Amino acid sequence: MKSKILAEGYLKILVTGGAGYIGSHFVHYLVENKHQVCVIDNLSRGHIESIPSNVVFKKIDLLEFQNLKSAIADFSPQAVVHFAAFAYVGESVEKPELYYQNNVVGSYNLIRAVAELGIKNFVFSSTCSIYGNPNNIPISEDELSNPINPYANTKLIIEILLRDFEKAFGLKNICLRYFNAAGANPNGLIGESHFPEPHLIPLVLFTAQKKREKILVFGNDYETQDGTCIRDYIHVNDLADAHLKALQYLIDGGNSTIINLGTGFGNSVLEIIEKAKKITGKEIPFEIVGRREGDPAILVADNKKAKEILNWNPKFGIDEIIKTAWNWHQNQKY
Ligand SMILES: NC(=O)c1ccc[n+]([C@@H]2O[C@H](COP(=O)([O-])OP(=O)(O)OC[C@H]3O[C@@H](n4cnc5c(N)ncnc54)[C@H](O)[C@@H]3O)[C@@H](O)[C@H]2O)c1
Ligand SMILES: O=c1ccn([C@@H]2O[C@H](COP(=O)(O)OP(=O)(O)O[C@H]3O[C@H](CO)[C@H](O)[C@H](O)[C@H]3O)[C@@H](O)[C@H]2O)c(=O)[nH]1
Repeated sequence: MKSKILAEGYLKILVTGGAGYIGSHFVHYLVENKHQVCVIDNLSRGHIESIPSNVVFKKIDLLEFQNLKSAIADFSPQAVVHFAAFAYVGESVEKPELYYQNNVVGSYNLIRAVAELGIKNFVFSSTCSIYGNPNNIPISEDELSNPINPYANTKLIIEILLRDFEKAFGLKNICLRYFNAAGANPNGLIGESHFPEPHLIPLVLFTAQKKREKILVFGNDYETQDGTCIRDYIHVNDLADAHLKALQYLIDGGNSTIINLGTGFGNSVLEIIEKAKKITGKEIPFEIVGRREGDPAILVADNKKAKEILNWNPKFGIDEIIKTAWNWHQNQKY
């Protein structure tokens, strides 16, 4: 059966956090696929230049309920994709109030506005951090939710909120629990740009560029092959594709659900450094230091559900992730 999205040609989609790293890749993907987009972002952590010039942009904070609701009503979207959040684990431990305010209150405002306006389809950026220190690897959606930091707690609260709003208002939703987003658009126009940057792959590439003296490896005494943590790095364009497929699934009548997004393969910190050395041809000095608090040893996705339900298959492997990120970082001025 032909999907309703394809049959009708395009969708009107409202994207929160569309000036951020993952959100902007999704927005570019939507525009490439001829969908009509409105971005809402307060630019607290995003970049206006990451938004394509032909999309509607509204600089609004999710905490301003009335402005938010009127902007959504003006655009009148068929679906909302919600990326906007603060997403630094360390910061959330130091400033939980900031995270509950921005992530929980902001998302509550958005979900309430969407429900009141009668919009029925919602896709939410959740995280594999919700599993905390999981008992089973690879991690399926049946794994116990056991978050171990305020950031992940806020994401679980929003998932629960969505469940309740579906019951009361019929707001169908998919919570996508991403593993480690990485890489950049192969067109070289957008990439990962966080200030400060906490993520491993950009920091490794900064080291290759001599913008940092060395990369600190947080612990080599984990129960893994080389003692360093293993993560499932998923290309940001594969995430974009999964979001569009999730919307398609909801609009075609699919039920609300939770879906992991990862490749199903893991790489250790030392493997990432080694691969980056080969790809960049540069020296990447590193130093082993103590563990970072709250880091689980291994996080690798069981992605069967995404494959079955969304008919999604990640196309980029770890080499393409590092290559596209390197391509982007080499063209940045900072
Ligand atoms: N980066 C990852 O590896 C990863 C993994 C799992 C989940 N996630 C989730 O994916 C989403 C996007 O992550 P990212 O790495 O692109 O983050 P990002 O910081 O690059 O983008 C977030 C965007 O949201 C905007 N924003 C934040 N609070 C806002 C508010 N109150 N009102 C309006 N706009 C606001 C920021 O300005 C920014 O443009 C987040 O929800 C994050 O929790 C990220
Ligand atoms: O300078 C660094 C930075 C990171 N690491 C290690 O590299 C791995 C990846 O760390 P990142 O900070 O890049 O990513 P996280 O796994 O901590 O977290 C990311 O992915 C999570 C899901 O796995 C959450 O969603 C979170 O929002 C997002 O930042 C970890 O083992 C970390 O200990 C280092 O050794 N040195």
